[in-house]
Amino acid sequence: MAGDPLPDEEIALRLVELPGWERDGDTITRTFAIRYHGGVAMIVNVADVQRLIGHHADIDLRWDHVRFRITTHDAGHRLTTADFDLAARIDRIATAHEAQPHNS
Ligand SMILES: C[C@H](O)[C@H](O)[C@H]1CNC2=NC(N)=NC(=O)C2=N1
Repeated sequence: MAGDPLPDEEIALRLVELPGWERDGDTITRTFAIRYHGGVAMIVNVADVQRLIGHHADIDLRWDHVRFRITTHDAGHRLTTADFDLAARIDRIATAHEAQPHNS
């Protein structure tokens, strides 16, 4: 169930609350430094949460980092509150897996 697209000012305010997340067009992205197998474990955890909340990130796993990209397809690929909610959940999972900030 998608909400309405957020206005630019609201997106900017929400990003202040989520250090490390960046806006890229109508998506938000964050990259974490984590070795490959740890990244797999983290992604499984993220996938379980995503199934519960019905919202899914695009995930790009590399040997030493993992990048998440989020937008709301059901809102015409625009940013909604669901994207920022998922981003905050991913941050908590990243902390639990000791994933580190990554200079992307
Ligand atoms: C029916 C189902 O809940 C929808 O297709 C959900 C699934 N996951 C989703 N994930 C994201 N990122 N955007 C969506 O619009 C979306 N829609």
